[in-house]
Amino acid sequence: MPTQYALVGIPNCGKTVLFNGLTGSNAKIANYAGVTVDRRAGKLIAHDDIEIIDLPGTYSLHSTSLDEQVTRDAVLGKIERRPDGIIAVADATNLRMSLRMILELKTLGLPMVVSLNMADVAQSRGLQIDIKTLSEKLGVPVLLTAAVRADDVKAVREAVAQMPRHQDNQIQPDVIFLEKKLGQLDTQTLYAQADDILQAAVLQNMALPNWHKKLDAFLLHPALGIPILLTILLLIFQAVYAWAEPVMTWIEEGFAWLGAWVSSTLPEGILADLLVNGVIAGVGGVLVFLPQITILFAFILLLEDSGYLPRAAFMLDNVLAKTGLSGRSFIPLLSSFACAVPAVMAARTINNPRERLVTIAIAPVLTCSARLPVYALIIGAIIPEKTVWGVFNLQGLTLFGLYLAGIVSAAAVALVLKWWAKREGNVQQFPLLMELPTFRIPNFRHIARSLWERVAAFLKRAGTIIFALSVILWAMTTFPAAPEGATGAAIDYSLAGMLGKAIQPIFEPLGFTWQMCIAMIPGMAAREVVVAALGTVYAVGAESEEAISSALSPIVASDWGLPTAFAFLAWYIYAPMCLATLATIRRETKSTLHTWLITGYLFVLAYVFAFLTYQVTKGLM
Ligand SMILES: Nc1nc2c(ncn2[C@@H]2O[C@H](COP(=O)(O)OP(=O)(O)OP(=O)(O)O)[C@@H](O)[C@H]2O)c(=O)[nH]1
Ligand SMILES: [Mg+2]
Repeated sequence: MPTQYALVGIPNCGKTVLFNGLTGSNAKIANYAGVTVDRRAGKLIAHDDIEIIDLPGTYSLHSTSLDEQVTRDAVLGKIERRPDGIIAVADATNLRMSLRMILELKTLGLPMVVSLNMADVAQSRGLQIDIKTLSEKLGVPVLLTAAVRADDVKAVREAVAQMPRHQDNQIQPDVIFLEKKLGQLDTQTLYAQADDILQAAVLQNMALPNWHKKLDAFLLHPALGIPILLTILLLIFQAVYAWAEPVMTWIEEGFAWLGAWVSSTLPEGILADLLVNGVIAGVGGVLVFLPQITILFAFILLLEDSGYLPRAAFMLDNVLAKTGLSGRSFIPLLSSFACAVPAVMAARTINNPRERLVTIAIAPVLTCSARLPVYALIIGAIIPEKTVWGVFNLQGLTLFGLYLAGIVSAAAVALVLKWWAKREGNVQQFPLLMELPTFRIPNFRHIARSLWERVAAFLKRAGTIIFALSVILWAMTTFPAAPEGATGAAIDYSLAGMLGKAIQPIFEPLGFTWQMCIAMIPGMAAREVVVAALGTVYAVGAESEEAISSALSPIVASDWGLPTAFAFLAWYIYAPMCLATLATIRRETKSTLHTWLITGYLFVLAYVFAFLTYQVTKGLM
């Protein structure tokens, strides 16, 4: 059995950075509390028999939210067996809280080393600390570290390798006894002990630099704060359009060239058709959006690592309170702009059950990155590329509007749920208590690494699931072949053609074509697949011989018409068609009823809004 050591400490002190360094993993890191919400294990580099466990941050083992519960249960040995030792991570820029936590951890009676982290930041702000005294007072070895420096991680690794190993006949203490011991701890006494230690070990306190105070005064300004936040978001969408454009053109031309090359090299027939209309049209259709997704992720990562996000949560606390939520929901909700799956998991940090459930319910309405290709395709096809009011790119503005539509809808749903809960007398609201992390220059190595990881994940999806679904769809659109002497297009006689036409009546009132109906089915695996699927369906059905490869937009522009295109956008603001999200909601809420209710309301909203959009736009034209 491997020896297990658990990383424990207050939120945002660098546990996961250390975990990644110790084990060579790539777990998510960001500059706010509540990033890690689940237990994660990895093998210590160069020591195969030692397992390191990363845990959610917590200020105390008296847990109040689900993520803190994970940490408490893990160290008490309620999840698996008890760890054989603790690597306590302390934040040098937040010593009092960290020490209190370490004193509490000592109650567990496990072997322990302390990594006093964020040393680089603390030192640059003038902190001087006597490590030897600190270590003596705490009665455990203390290492001064900056988890972002490889040498420091190595020092921790060596210290960890010195800790006692697991022995199979080790006696496990009684959990009830430990819980009782923890319950007897008195917070005031712990703080008093921590203060005594600080008195002895801190030679000079740190001070926040002037620029930090000025930056905070500006970004948290009572009147300017929210306009600044909106400006930052608007600039991001502008960048998504303006900077991605040239690269997208290259990719598009590259795939067009590839398609033409395959068509001219291979003999005309089934193989060439599969490659050009199935694979190149499908995979190329999605890959075109890689630059936009990369830019969006880069900005999200930058914001995450800077320390700005919790400040946004703080400013929006009042606004969110009106909808029955609080600033606590902000970060989970923000994660849903990348993907609803981690967002639903991040809701674990919310301790009020109703607030948590509402957050989970509205997370899928916020625009995830997989919807970006769908939006971008339609915007590219129907919104002219021009500059309005001198500075704004109209396409970027439309995209911003769609994101805004998601946000407003989410708020409206939360409001309705608040009204509902109020009728049942079930609304309790608590003021937000949260610690604002200090601003830090983002760590560009981390950002580059995380960005690459996400880009690689997108590429991998294009190469696996999107590839496979494109091939399957191609087969469905090609077979069975048209009978001798058929008059219609060959695709009309295919399996996909028949299926699409069978489903279409349901979506007729929304103006959807049967090709769209077909494309939405594989789109359930991942939303961006719908674009790949449209590429394949239209490529196979193309009248002309030449490959259309990734140039979907002209088809959308000519074939759909404005009402249909707008209705499809409206549909995708809500569309619950992401199996991964629904599965996560089921797992996190542990309720089939809630999962069905959430799916149902999303479906109804999608249908109603797409219907209204289609009918109104048609009426106006
Ligand atoms: N400058 C500096 N930054 C650090 C150091 N350790 C971590 N960070 C940064 O601190 C932030 C928090 O790091 P995480 O590893 O996510 O913190 P965590 O303790 O796992 O946080 P939770 O999972 O939310 O409890 C990130 O922005 C890191 O880049 C350090 O030693 N020096
Ligand atoms: Mg973490």
